[in-house]
Amino acid sequence: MLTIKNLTKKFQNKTIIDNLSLEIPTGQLICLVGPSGGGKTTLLRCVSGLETFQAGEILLDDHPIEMQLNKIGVVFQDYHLFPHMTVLENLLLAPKLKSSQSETELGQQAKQLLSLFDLSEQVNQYPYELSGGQKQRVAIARALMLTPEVICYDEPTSALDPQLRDSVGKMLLDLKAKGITQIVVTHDHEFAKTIADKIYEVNV
Ligand SMILES: Nc1ncnc2c1ncn2[C@@H]1O[C@H](COP(=O)(O)OP(=O)(O)OP(=O)(O)O)[C@@H](O)[C@H]1O
Repeated sequence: MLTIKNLTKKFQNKTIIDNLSLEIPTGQLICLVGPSGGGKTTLLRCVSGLETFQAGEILLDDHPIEMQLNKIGVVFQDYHLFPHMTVLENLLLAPKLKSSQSETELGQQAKQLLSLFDLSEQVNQYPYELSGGQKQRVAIARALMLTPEVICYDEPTSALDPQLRDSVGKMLLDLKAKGITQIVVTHDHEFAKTIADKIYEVNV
């Protein structure tokens, strides 16, 4: 269970998140929708440890998230792929630093994931050579390399056409079936309706 308790986040003196409480059972997929500037990205950044906050707590299975950031994966809106690295190198960078697995094992795991995401032909390509949908899938595969229990996505479909949007939706539902907890920020209500266990409207 991911528990957000009385969370308050301010930038300077402006309150962006005001005493928010939310419980997300393990394996649920929730969507955050709402107006621009409502604080959706800020909430994702708090959950993934990229922002500190003024009050409240975020717990994963009753323990502070700060101690378990290795269990949280993030897929950023503009993918944040490393431009000077191939697809395979993008997948391997973080696990090489963090994982106890050998480089050969990690390489095999990465290639398996890329094949699952229909990216076998892109293994040695650079991000600039990929389409938006391919970059999105690489970003998700990269997050999965660290076997996260929770994945946060910021606008995962904003750069995608309807067909690719559906395929990302299917991918997220497959991960849900594997028991991964997912938080998806989206402007797309229709997309949210097709994938979410619950939709939360974030107000300004
Ligand atoms: N680092 C920062 N310093 C100061 N203010 C910030 C910072 N990051 C975000 N904000 C402000 O916090 C508010 C919420 O921003 P946030 O990006 O979380 O909203 P959002 O709901 O994700 O918006 P969008 O849907 O447009 O992405 C905005 O008013 C934004 O200007």
